[in-house]
Amino acid sequence: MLQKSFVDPDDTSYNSFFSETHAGQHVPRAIFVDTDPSTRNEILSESPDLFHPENVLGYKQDCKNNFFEGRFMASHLKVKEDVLDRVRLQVDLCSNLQGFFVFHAFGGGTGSGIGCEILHDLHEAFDKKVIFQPIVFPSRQFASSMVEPYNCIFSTFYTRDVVDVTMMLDNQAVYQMVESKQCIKNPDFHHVNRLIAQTISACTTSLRFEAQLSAKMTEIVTNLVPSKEFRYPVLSLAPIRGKDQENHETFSPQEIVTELFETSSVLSDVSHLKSNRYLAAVILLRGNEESFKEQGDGVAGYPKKETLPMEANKCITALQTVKDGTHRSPVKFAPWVSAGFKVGLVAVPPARDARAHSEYSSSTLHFLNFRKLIKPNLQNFP
Ligand SMILES: Nc1nc2c(ncn2[C@@H]2O[C@H](COP(=O)(O)OP(=O)(O)OP(=O)(O)O)[C@@H](O)[C@H]2O)c(=O)[nH]1
Repeated sequence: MLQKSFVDPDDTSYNSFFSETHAGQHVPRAIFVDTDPSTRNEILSESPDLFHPENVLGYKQDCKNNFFEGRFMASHLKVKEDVLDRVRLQVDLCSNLQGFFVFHAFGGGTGSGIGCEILHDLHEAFDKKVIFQPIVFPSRQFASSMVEPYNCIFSTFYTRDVVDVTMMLDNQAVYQMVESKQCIKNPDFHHVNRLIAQTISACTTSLRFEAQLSAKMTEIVTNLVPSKEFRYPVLSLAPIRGKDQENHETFSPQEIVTELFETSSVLSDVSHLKSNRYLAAVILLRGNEESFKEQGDGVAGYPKKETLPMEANKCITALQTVKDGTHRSPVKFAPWVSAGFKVGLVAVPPARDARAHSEYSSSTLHFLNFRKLIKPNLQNFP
């Protein structure tokens, strides 16, 4: 439970994702939905005081891994109405709503079918707001059922006009990152979800903290999505290191940016990355460990605002080096892409979690428009 006593009065970063009650408790502006009743019970038993119980919706049975069963259930069980009611209540508590993050998996029936119906309603009700859609795409090795690719194709098609940015994630790539970079044997969803959460949270740093270079949701869309057809970026995260390695390495913006463009840093299974051309990239950097240690006497252990750990120019130089291939083979961009990349800078390092097996000295995220992956599938539809 986030009580008022834990929150610094000068720190307003919580307000973006938490609403404060009269009792001083901070309640997440989040709504969970699963047709399987066990998920609701699990969330409420693990975090009994954190989430509003009515924002965690559960029903009688799952959607049998079937996209069309999910769509049917969305109307039959009135899931759409329930979710929209809760969303409207949350929106009323917001003072400056920018948009929505809709997390779902495309492999199962609930995530694909019900997720798709909810997205259509959200788009209709809040058509001026940005919708970011982080998706767990099915992966070859970790699929839980044979029909996952079909559900994925259907939901990709049915959500193509209602979402602003679809962030592609896949469990296979993230498992491999956890195993190879964090040196954790037999990782589970807990480890995978931590990396995914870290990546997605980088998109919202400008909303939560005072940014040196701002990259708000609308700015990310403007710089990344030339048309709705090209709104499927892949995400990458760097540097990721195991607990044993982290004290032996330091990272400059140059090294972080270079690592971001390596296939092993991408949270999707993209084996042909080198043969593709990038259409756009957004790079979001957060504060580094050095300034955190030396000058970190600011609010709640964060560095003072005036001691900036990052320099925008270094990032731009790093990007140019990556493009020119000064040290290695160049990363190929479309010919019309010049140096005009969107860069977001926030001088607040990621929070450290005592439970985590690995910690990061800084976290970065970028998007690459990766057209070959999705476009052929969409062309199969009329
Ligand atoms: N990264 C990640 N992937 C998950 C998690 N839980 C499930 N998945 C993946 O999401 C996909 C669908 O998962 P399910 O939860 O079985 O499906 P559902 O959306 O609930 O649909 P139904 O079971 O048909 O109601 C599968 O590919 C899973 O591997 C999780 O906690 N993290």
